[in-house]
Amino acid sequence: MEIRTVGVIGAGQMGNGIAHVFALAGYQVLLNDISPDALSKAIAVIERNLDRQVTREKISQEDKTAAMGRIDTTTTLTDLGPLDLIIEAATERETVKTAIFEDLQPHLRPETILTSNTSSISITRLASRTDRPEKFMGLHFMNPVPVMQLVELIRGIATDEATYKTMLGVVESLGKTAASAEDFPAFIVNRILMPMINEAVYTLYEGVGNVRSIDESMKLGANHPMGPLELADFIGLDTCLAIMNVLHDGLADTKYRPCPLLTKYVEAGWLGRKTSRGFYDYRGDTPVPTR
Ligand SMILES: CC(=O)CC(=O)SCCNC(=O)CCNC(=O)[C@H](O)C(C)(C)COP(=O)(O)OP(=O)(O)OC[C@H]1O[C@@H](n2cnc3c(N)ncnc32)[C@H](O)[C@@H]1OP(=O)(O)O
Ligand SMILES: NC(=O)C1=CN([C@@H]2O[C@H](COP(=O)(O)OP(=O)(O)OC[C@H]3O[C@@H](n4cnc5c(N)ncnc54)[C@H](OP(=O)(O)O)[C@@H]3O)[C@@H](O)[C@H]2O)C=CC1
Repeated sequence: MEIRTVGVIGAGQMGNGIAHVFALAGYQVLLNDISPDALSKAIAVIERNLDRQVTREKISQEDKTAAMGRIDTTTTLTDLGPLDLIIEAATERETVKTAIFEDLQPHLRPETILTSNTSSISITRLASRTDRPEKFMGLHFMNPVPVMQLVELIRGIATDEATYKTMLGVVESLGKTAASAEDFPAFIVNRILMPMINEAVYTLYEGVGNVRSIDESMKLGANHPMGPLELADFIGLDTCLAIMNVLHDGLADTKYRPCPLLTKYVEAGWLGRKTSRGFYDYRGDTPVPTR
């Protein structure tokens, strides 16, 4: 099946990045969120990130103008009904994702492919709640989407070969590289990355290091581009906690126990960069560690 039109649900940091790369690759994009505010913020972020690519001579001014012209927004989910491909990138909560697919389903064409950008939740389970498990896949982009090369492709137990091949072609058309992962909790990248981040929070919780020394150690000692706590703030602490809970519940092993300090930050509403406070406080000119 040829994909030309794409609906992106959830206009947070991942949704805006996904809309950005699809529009730049020539797809017509309709971006949906429950909040009109989130949609206008997303358009402003996309414009800023495209400008950055123009300044760095990665794309031309004409490419930018054409990409912006290919993105429309809507707060009405059912407007996405006639599109070829749906990418759900709403909050990492299974009930939210299931409700979105249930609401959208009666308005879809039979051939439309459904995907989720979930970081951790079972694709088979999400697919089983739809009328087309064979046309359902995990399409997992990395943050920041315009920069990161990898997209994980996750087949549910019922996903058919035609859907997989179509999505492989879509990933290639974006200039990105696909990696296939089996449908087990958190797939490949987050199965490995998130326990490391959780361990960094334990290292802080147990007083082995402070925020700055933990991040400096991993940047200078292991050549990571960001320290684990800085990266956790960048991903969103609510998302990190949600992924740890999926690992803990899904694999039933105490080694995935979310650190109580991570839970405390989320309970405080200190979710990282998106709320201007997490392991660092971003409200001033430079980030200040909170511990
Ligand atoms: C949770 C999940 O489910 C899965 C995940 O996504 S896990 C998270 C995965 N992501 C990571 O691990 C990111 C780790 N961090 C990094 O790789 C780097 O810090 C970074 C790429 C984010 C920034 O790199 P940096 O060197 O500090 O910044 P900077 O020099 O400004 O940017 C590097 C490049 O990215 C571009 N860039 C950075 N952010 C961008 C954005 N949001 N949009 C577009 N371009 C962006 C810059 O323009 C620059 O491009 P060029 O090299 O082509 O000139
Ligand atoms: N952050 C990351 O690094 C990565 C995240 N992901 C995954 O991508 C998804 C989105 O994450 P991210 O962008 O970081 O999260 P954000 O919190 O930045 O954005 C989520 C957006 O979805 C909106 N939303 C919530 N419910 C609905 C709904 N019913 N319909 C439409 N929009 C809705 C939220 O609105 P409101 O704020 O009003 O609730 C918010 O604007 C998650 O599944 C996450 O696990 C995947 C790769 C990397």
